[in-house]
Amino acid sequence: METIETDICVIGAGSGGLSVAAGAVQMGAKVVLLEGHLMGGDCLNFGCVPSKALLAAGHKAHETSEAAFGVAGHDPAPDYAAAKDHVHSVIEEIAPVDSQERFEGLGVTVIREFGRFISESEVQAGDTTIKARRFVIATGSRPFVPPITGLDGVPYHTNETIFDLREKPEHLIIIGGGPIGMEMAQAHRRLGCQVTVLEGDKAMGKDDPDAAAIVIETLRAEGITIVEGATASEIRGEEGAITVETEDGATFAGSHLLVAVGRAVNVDKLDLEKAGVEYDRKGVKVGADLRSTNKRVYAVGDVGGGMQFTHLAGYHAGVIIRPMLFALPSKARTDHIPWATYTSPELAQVGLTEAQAKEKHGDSVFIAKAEFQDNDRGIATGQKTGFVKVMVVKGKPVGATIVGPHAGELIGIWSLAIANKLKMSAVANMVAPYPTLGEVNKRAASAYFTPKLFDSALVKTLVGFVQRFGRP
Ligand SMILES: Cc1cc2nc3c(=O)[nH]c(=O)nc-3n(C[C@H](O)[C@H](O)[C@H](O)COP(=O)(O)OP(=O)(O)OC[C@H]3O[C@@H](n4cnc5c(N)ncnc54)[C@H](O)[C@@H]3O)c2cc1C
Ligand SMILES: NC(=O)c1ccc[n+]([C@@H]2O[C@H](COP(=O)([O-])OP(=O)(O)OC[C@H]3O[C@@H](n4cnc5c(N)ncnc54)[C@H](O)[C@@H]3O)[C@@H](O)[C@H]2O)c1
Repeated sequence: METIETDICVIGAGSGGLSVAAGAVQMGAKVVLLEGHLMGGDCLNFGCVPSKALLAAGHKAHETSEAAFGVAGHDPAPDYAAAKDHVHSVIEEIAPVDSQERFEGLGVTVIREFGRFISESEVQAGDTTIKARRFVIATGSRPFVPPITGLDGVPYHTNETIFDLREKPEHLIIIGGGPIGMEMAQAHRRLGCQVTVLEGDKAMGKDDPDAAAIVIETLRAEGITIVEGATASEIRGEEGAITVETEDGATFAGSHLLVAVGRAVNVDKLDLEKAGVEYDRKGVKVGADLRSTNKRVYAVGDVGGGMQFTHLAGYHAGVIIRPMLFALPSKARTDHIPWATYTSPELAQVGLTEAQAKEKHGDSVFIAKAEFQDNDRGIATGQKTGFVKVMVVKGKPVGATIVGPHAGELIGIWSLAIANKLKMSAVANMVAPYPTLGEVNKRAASAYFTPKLFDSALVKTLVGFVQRFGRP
């Protein structure tokens, strides 16, 4: 038995925990980092990185197959196992950044064990007891496996196993039409699989419905069957022959099954009661300062009970470094946190959706919109589907939705504007190079001013006055 005394003990070496550990140690704190499974957590091993790598293979196959601009399309003959090789090579290339060696090189004490609280100020990890001034719970989440009749008797995949599957599914049934379900549906379809998505409610239900409709329509046009209002209630079958029955009695047959119905937070191994840390099904209960009911214990990332994104976990790390290292107050915001779903077209959101903005601000919301079909770069490259929609209150953006090419990149400007409380004029004043997709953002900003400039009697009177009486 060994006891280590440290300034900060971080539990979990995923996106959030690694960011806290790297930041704190490089600013002079003594840091112990615990990881019971894989360094890099979900994002690197089973989440963002493999899913985007698999989507890249799917997108490549799709582009190759499409005839366009006088260039013939070809059968891309996608090799599913080779696409998985690509996935694993991407993970391997990024892994050193999250590795034990790198963190030890920075001066972090890394212990490869699951941690659990044994008191309000001590955690046990294997044979080591860690006494710390501060603890950071960054234990993330895992796939939620619902209690659907028969599920435990059939072979099924989650995001933790699908990236290791090497035989191409003939027909992949996906339960859940959220971001995981939709990204995996398109990746698999474009790699030559039949795909059926069963969604109990609305597919991409957390997103703006107009934007989601464009993604859903595109995926359907590619041959993916998306059934909404289809709650899976019973599953039968065996390897290679799975049948899913939905609540209304309809049945869907496929060769493989992917369950993507949301996440369960990783709190069970932590013995949080011993630390006086309250939690519920959604995660550790924290205030805006990300502190739990035990003031020396913070929670960041997925386990914190809010949105679940890698960049949010990284942002949380920055928020708690201030009070932990410099005793400065700090609060987490959510209004400027963007997210993107990397289907083609991509769908990105920051701040309030149109419906949320109208509910919160009523008639004072102005919706400024621009379409990719009016964007010259979009026309030249055949990327004309989609739009930017900006929710504006008193001259400032409170939310933006983008569906279309590179939406995940294009949303950044609205995140910047909301984060810094910039006015629409800040975006309208920007000069974007011509012809870029990014001009669509400026056009949306201009759309806010257009009625004020072109439909205003006052402006017309003023211009008329200057023309008549102003200096030549
Ligand atoms: C398929 C998929 C695709 C995704 N795509 C994106 C995307 O494109 N963009 C995006 O922003 N987000 C994406 N996400 C979400 C993103 O992966 C998570 O939000 C992010 O990984 C959360 O980081 P975290 O640090 O909170 O937790 P994690 O990354 O899950 O890390 C938690 C770590 O804690 C460890 N741990 C758990 N309990 C203990 C314990 N008691 N002791 C020690 N260690 C412990 C775990 O082993 C794990 O390594 C995706 C998720 C999935 C599943
Ligand atoms: N691009 C990204 O940033 C990205 C990609 C993937 C995942 N993620 C993160 O991972 C989280 C989890 O993603 P997810 O897609 O698993 O969850 P989700 O909660 O977003 O979507 C799950 C869907 O499954 C449906 N569902 C639940 N039970 C069902 C049943 N029995 N039958 C049919 N449908 C059912 C729900 O109605 C819901 O629409 C996301 O919320 C996000 O935070 C992010």
